[in-house]
Amino acid sequence: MIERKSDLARLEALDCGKPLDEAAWDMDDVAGCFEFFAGHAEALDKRQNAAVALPENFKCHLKKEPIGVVALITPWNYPLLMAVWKVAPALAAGCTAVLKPSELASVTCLELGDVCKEIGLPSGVLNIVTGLGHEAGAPLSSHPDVDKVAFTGSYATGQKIMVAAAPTVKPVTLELGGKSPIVVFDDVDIDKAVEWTLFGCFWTNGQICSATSRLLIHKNIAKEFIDRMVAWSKNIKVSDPLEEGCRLGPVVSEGQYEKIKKFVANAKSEGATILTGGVRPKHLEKGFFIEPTIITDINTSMEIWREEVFGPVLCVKEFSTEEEAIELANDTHYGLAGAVISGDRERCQRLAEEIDAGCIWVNCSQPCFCQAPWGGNKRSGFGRELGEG
Ligand SMILES: NC(=O)c1ccc[n+]([C@@H]2O[C@H](COP(=O)([O-])OP(=O)(O)OC[C@H]3O[C@@H](n4cnc5c(N)ncnc54)[C@H](O)[C@@H]3O)[C@@H](O)[C@H]2O)c1
Ligand SMILES: C[N+](C)(C)CC=O
Repeated sequence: MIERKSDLARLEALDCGKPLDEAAWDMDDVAGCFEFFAGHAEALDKRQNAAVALPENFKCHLKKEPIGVVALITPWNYPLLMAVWKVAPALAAGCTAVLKPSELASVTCLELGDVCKEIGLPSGVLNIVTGLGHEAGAPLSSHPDVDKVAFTGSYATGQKIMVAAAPTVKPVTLELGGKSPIVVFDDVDIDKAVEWTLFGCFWTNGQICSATSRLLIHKNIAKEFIDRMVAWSKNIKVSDPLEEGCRLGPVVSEGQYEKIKKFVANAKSEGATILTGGVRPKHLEKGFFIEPTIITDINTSMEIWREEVFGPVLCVKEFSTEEEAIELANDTHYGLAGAVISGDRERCQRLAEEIDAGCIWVNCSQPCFCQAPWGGNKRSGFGRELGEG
């Protein structure tokens, strides 16, 4: 039997507080990420030439070497953080890098280039190439002088990158999309669980790879839970992000706006019920704004259950038993993340083992730290970023 060896991160919120309470975690901790990998560069130096234990009369030395020139291709969501997750470890390992940020959000990455220049990073060590995917990303993926491609983005582009890298047998790591489940049992504080559920799906408008966008709710509390979610969602302030109290701004582009609306329309035409949202808020005539959306009456063959929306859209299904919850949670080609909310720690442990995903949150959804590995299973990609290993 061949065992799959991939790091699984299991992250537990110890007091299950509120997601937006004074953040003890900071998803945009760019400086912390550089600091973390600077520490790793030292650790790497110490491991160089470490001796490996062998039978008497033999000696083996391990030499860690930088792979060479790495192409780092990144998406528009979290544009600076996703770049830093790649740039910092690449430089710490002694590689030179070509960063290709998304054409929709390149400016912060160019600023990063300026900062690196300012602090004296030698010229040519970090190179930043902006442009469209097929014009700037594709040539990097196939270029014979690029030794590795580290990519974060959609499943469709990930496939193209693997194909482009194949002729030169270039290693690739792929951080792709997801359709992650959040499983809520009937032994929870309903208000806290509702808040984590809405946060896990609607935070930054659902434009997060790991958004827990499929809610599996125990049937004993389903009605009350859904009613509270709908009431809460109607109160989420959607506005210009510069306005005081804004919780949801616009989605990134017209293309993304139209795509989300089409997902909602298709769900409706396939027989699902749009309980709330899915439309432009009445008070916002311009801009790519969408009300937070909750959809029920879903069956597992529907597009809305299977495909990543990358917008503020939550699908809801009920379950009766733990086995059924696990089966529904794993009913996806993706395997990036998952969450379980329950007062029973042993049950949480069982679900963390059984859900096939790179990261499982217990009694929370979305916190993410440099110290823990990050990456997906199945069509969410392969390879891990971050982590101590
Ligand atoms: N797993 C993760 O950690 C993670 C993190 C953030 C985003 N994502 C995923 O990213 C996607 C959203 O980002 P996006 O819309 O920018 O993704 P995308 O795949 O459209 O683009 C990502 C990057 O690839 C480039 N690109 C496009 N075509 C290319 C090609 N043929 N060859 C090389 N490069 C090409 C783009 O220019 C961009 O820089 C979602 O699917 C989301 O789940 C995953
Ligand atoms: C990787 N993460 C969770 C920070 C952002 C994903 O889109």
